[in-house]
Amino acid sequence: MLGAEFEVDVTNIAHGGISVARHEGRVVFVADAIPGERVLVRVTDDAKKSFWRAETVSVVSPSEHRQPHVWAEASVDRAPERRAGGAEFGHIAPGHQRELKRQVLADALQRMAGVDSDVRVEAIDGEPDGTGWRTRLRLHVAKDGTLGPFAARSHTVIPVDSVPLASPEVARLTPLDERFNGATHVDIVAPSGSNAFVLAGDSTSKGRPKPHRVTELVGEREFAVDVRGFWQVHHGAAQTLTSAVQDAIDGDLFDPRASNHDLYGGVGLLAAAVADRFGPTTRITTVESDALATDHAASNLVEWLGSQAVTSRVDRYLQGLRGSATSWRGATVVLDPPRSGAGKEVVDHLVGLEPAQIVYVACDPVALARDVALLRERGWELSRLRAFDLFPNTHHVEAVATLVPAG
Ligand SMILES: C[S@@+](CC[C@H](N)C(=O)[O-])C[C@H]1O[C@@H](n2cnc3c(N)ncnc32)[C@H](O)[C@@H]1O
Repeated sequence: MLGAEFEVDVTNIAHGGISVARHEGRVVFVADAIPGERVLVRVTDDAKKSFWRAETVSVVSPSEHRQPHVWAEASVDRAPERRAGGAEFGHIAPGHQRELKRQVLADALQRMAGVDSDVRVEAIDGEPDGTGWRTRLRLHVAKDGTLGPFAARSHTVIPVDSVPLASPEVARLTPLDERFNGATHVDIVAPSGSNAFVLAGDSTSKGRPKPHRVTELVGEREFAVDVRGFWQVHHGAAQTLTSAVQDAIDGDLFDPRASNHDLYGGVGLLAAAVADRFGPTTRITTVESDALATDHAASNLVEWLGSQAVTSRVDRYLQGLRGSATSWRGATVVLDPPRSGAGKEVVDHLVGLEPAQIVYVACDPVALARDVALLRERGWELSRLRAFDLFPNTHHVEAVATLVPAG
């Protein structure tokens, strides 16, 4: 059926920004559509018996929420293989993008963790059309040395004239007219507290590139971070998550002298949020696998005498505490894992340490739901949940959840 074309009615949204339809009883995952539409699709993957994947070739009857794509080069008017990737919700009105993200999050929590939630996805400060927010942008290099994004679901570099999701400074510096022969990708990074950089990368070169420290500002506070290291991409994200994590902590359960932790701590953004709320005597330890990020965390947190920054994988760190007399009773744990989530081993160790509360910052709704399910099976419950649109015009959504022992 590869390449076959037919019309379908799109009924739902699925994780990953793909819509769901049915054709002769079989589930078809459709890109670039909106639930409620009738679209003409072309099958791109028929390898599985239970479902196919397809692309929208044209829209037969559009949703009231369809808008001209914010990035002309990603529009459904182009042939599917010529559409720029990375803005897969750009054809949907911003308020409805957030509604679809809400549905994916609420559905994952209901289905996987048995939790009903009335969560909504909150817009954050920025352009109303969801453009102009990326302070970090990676483009890829084609065989002829030109730059562009990959097409959706492929490694074909698409030449573009604009990068509308980029912040104005990143967009101004993006060298779309230059050639980068020999490089595989180019990163454009515009930190809020230091000069911007254009960094050509070559995945074949050996070893780590030389470290280079830049400064990010969150309110009055400065954070040192490596130019290639992890930092939230939306210009308003670090402040949004700082406030959200501060609000998510139940103050009655917080003990500044307990063994508080910021796991997957990066350069200490969320440890600083905790310490800023609870004051100079707060004890808090960040745990992060990247040694350079840990060095930056140590300097970013230097004013809090009770802070420590440890380089370790979180699973190994928690494993190392097993059998020791260490207690996390009364502790607050901030958990901000990568997209894959924390997983069973980390959840088991954490629960065994008996902290007072966990504030879980999640960039993947399904991984969050999986971990919430594990915690619920072990006697914990979800007590608060907020979600934020930190990635407008994409399918991504960030959630901040508080979990406490039940009863
Ligand atoms: C989503 S980021 C969060 C960073 C930080 N909380 C922030 O908001 O800036 C996840 C961090 O976890 C780190 N990481 C990934 N896997 C890890 C692991 N198994 N153990 C410890 N850190 C890990 C990454 O290097 C990254 O800094």
